[in-house]
Amino acid sequence: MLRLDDVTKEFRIGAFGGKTVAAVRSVSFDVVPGEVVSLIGESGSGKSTIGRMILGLNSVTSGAITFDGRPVRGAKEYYRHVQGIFQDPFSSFNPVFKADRVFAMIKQSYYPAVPEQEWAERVRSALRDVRLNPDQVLGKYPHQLSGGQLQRLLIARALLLDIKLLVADEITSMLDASTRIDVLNLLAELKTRGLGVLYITHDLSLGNYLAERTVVLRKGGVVEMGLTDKVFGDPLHPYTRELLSAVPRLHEEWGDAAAVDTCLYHERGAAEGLLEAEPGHFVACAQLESC
Ligand SMILES: Nc1ncnc2c1ncn2[C@@H]1O[C@H](COP(=O)(O)OP(=O)(O)OP(=O)(O)O)[C@@H](O)[C@H]1O
Repeated sequence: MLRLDDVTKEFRIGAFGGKTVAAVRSVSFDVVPGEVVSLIGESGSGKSTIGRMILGLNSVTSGAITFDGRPVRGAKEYYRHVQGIFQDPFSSFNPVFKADRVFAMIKQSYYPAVPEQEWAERVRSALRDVRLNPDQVLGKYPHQLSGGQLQRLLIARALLLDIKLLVADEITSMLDASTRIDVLNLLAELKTRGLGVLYITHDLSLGNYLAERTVVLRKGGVVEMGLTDKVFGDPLHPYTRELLSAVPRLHEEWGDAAAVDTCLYHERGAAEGLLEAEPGHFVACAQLESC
């Protein structure tokens, strides 16, 4: 369904854009229907940039992102199948309009011919799907709803489209613990209906909770990826091990603690790219600076 092949993103920085920073470096992975893939890494590791490229909000410097075999284009038809939800649900709503205006905009863009009565029933049904009581949320302004209710409204909006892939970027980080679990359970339920989810998080425990596969990013590059059980149960890269043992420090800047002098996988081919150390479990060379 979604494929990233050798994707790199460089941003121009500096007063005249004369310098570049590589936010994402040669990243390849895929997401298939009915699967949650979690993208984890510390702050600044490139997670959101990957999400934004998939959503067509940032261009790709080199490599390719394809959806159902076709290059990603930020076009209306693409957004029928691929939607993004972000950390701060309040920023997705215009405070001067009632929150359900997001549904009116979907109707206007994608279903102008659907009669009002039928549309209203579809909206109510989508709201019930995300466990919201339509009578309690329709007609309200964003400030009259909680963060959890607004995140669910956004998921309901996505469900009204023919959505196949949801890019969920830190969507639970502003929610309290019990609402967070509710939203995660909702995503788990949606994946059983065939939805693919790219779950971007710096919270390892949440990624572990939901995802079949996990991709670990460091400084824009994948250092390890594979089945979540393998990555969490038998982490091969020192950086992954450091992440797993240092959860409270995840918001720190990039560190060099993971760089090591010798790497078990260097001679086995990891120096040339990700090495499949065991079936479905890939690791990068840990001598990062020298590889
Ligand atoms: N528009 C931009 N211009 C220049 N640099 C950028 C831009 N967007 C992101 N970056 C840089 O790219 C790197 C990756 O940023 P990104 O937001 O993707 O990281 P992240 O892993 O999502 O971090 P966080 O968890 O804090 O959101 C960072 O060094 C960031 O400063």
